[in-house]
Amino acid sequence: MSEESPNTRISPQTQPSLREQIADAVRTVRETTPLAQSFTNFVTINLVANAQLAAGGAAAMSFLPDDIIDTATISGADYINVGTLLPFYKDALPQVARAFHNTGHPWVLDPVAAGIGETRTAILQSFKRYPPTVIRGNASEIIALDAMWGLNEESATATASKPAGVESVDDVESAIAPAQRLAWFMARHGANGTAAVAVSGATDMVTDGEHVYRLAGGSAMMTKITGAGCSLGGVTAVYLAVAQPLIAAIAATSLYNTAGEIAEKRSNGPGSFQVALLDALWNVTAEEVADRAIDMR
Ligand SMILES: Nc1ncnc2c1ncn2[C@@H]1O[C@H](COP(=O)(O)OP(=O)(O)O)[C@@H](O)[C@H]1O
Ligand SMILES: Cc1ncsc1CCOP(=O)(O)O
Ligand SMILES: [Mg+2]
Repeated sequence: MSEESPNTRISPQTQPSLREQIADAVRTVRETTPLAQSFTNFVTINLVANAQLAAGGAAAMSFLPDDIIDTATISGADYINVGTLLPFYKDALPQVARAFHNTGHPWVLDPVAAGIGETRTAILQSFKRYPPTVIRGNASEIIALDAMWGLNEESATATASKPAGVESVDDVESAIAPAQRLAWFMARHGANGTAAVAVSGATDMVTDGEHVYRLAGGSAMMTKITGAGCSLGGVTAVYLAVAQPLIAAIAATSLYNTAGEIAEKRSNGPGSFQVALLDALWNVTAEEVADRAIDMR
């Protein structure tokens, strides 16, 4: 992480609106139980649904385009995760993204393992035409997606480092410029005129394309269970059902950082950590989530 300058830290006094919006998002989710539908991978689908419920939202998983497009009318936002693929996804996912684009339906993309495989690349490239509202991924995935969408005009031949499967091999700082380019592109070409990209890691980063917010915390144990990142994406979609993309991404990231710290103290290995993480998502207060240090530049 880069050196921190104390005057760039946001205190509750200097930025009441950001903190109020974060706390508001947490409370609104718990009061209104918004549905966020998911088209997600088979490995972590159960944790995604349980985390969405623990955060205060509602879950519905589907893989059939007409089912998803119909359900989107009652779903506040959707979540698409490309972790595990089947052949029909190559047609189904662009069809779903196009329908969301045409109706202005907000959605979160988790570009799991971006850069690996022709099918995944074709699917992720198709989303450039029908961009998501929020992208949440680890650093390698964000770097790969930026290269795939050809957004770096200074380097037309940009090549991304190959991700090590679903894990990141890059640090969050190296994904900042790619994340900003993606957020700018999504805000300009997406259906909603506003967008955010969240990059996860030891210190997470969220950007709307202009400002960069660094959010420290969480637990290294989150990398020792499968689905911490996927479920964060699903919970981001729950927040996107009630909040603007930047607030949704910051609130979900802060919720995970808070819950991860609590879960680490209350667990004794990966099994109990996953259970403790769900309990903490349920029990943390809106103030605990909103009062965390945020470094904005
Ligand atoms: N070293 C770490 N220390 C603290 N929290 C971490 C660490 N690595 C990842 N996290 C947290 O774990 C969650 C998932 O992030 P990450 O592991 O980067 O996603 P993915 O599983 O998609 O690779 C995020 O909430 C992130 O903040
Ligand atoms: C292991 C695995 N394989 C395909 S998807 C997946 C889950 C990835 O989950 P996360 O990115 O949240 O660690
Ligand atoms: Mg992931």
